Amino acid sequence: MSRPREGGPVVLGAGGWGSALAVTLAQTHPAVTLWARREALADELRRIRLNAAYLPGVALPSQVNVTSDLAAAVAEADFAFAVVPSVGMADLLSALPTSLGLVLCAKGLAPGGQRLSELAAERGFRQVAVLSGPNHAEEVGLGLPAATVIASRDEGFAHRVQQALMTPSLRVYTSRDVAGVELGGVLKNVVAVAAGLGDGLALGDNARASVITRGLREMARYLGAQGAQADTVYGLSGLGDLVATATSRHSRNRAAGEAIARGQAPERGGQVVEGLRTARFLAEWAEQHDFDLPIVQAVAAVSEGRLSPQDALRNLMQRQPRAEG
Ligand SMILES: NC(=O)C1=CN([C@@H]2O[C@H](COP(=O)(O)OP(=O)(O)OC[C@H]3O[C@@H](n4cnc5c(N)ncnc54)[C@H](O)[C@@H]3O)[C@@H](O)[C@H]2O)C=CC1
Ligand SMILES: O=C(CO)COP(=O)(O)O
Repeated sequence: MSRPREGGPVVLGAGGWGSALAVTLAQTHPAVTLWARREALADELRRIRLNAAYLPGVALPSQVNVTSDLAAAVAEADFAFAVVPSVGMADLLSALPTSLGLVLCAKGLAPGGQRLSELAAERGFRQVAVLSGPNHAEEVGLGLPAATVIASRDEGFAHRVQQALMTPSLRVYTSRDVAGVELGGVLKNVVAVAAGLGDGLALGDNARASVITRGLREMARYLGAQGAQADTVYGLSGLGDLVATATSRHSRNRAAGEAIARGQAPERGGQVVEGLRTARFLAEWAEQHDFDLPIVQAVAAVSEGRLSPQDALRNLMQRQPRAEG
């Protein structure tokens, strides 16, 4: 059972996903704390009750208390949702007590390509879970139905988080496969960039379906190599999130691919595009381990400007003929 706390659930990071999680938690808790790194953003959220920059169109209910004081936000918490972009996760962890239970919500890797849950364990956090699934903040924030997965080796912790996050519109499953759930969310972003590249080149629906399917196969091979369970990639955090991201008008990763193919800048409105950074880490790993990740490697080469989207497509289409598998 969750230890009852005066302050209620705590969300660290006031971007789109942190805000949507705070709104979701407010459906079932009388008080939710939302921490924003910048006081200017915290002040704006308190005043207009709207995250205009990161989640426009979703009102922050009065139960959500916004602060930029990190120590105060976690002072009474037994666990917190960590929702800053992966590039900022190491700094956030350094500022938190290791007795705090952590629910890692970013879908990217730590510097050097380490999984965020490994980083947290290395830093001494004992209760660690990862949250992942087809969960566009724009839809979850509006209360549209969705499902998600919370994975932890500590089953009791996973159940506490499940209980805290479950609402009539968000169905939360648990899993013990931390690596599988975490890496599904990480890799699907790269495949979504590839799908976006295809969209930007107007390659059509068959091409997008082919990228999704071959991308899923690539994800399965990589997850297997990292010791994940074989079937996790076909769950919400793998196939589910891959379909959501590679086909959605909300996805920043898909849109980034589309923009690159059109010769435009990949980032929009300062929002995080995890897949580009992830592709570089994974392509480096593939190179070092002589491991075939053709779609990931193509996305890395295109995003670094080493290959044009058209040449990347040609290379993928002209790979050695093979059996499906
Ligand atoms: N937006 C979505 O639908 C979903 C996003 N995610 C993941 O959640 C993570 C956060 O994404 P979003 O909330 O969408 O980001 P966002 O792009 O909407 O906003 C990022 C927020 O983090 C803040 N920030 C940036 N660097 C920071 C740092 N070093 N420390 C503290 N705060 C920092 C920014 O000021 C901003 O408030 C990403 O890893 C993303 O892949 C996961 C599920 C859904
Ligand atoms: O992870 C997400 C939905 O599940 C959000 O994807 P984007 O970061 O591509 O917008």
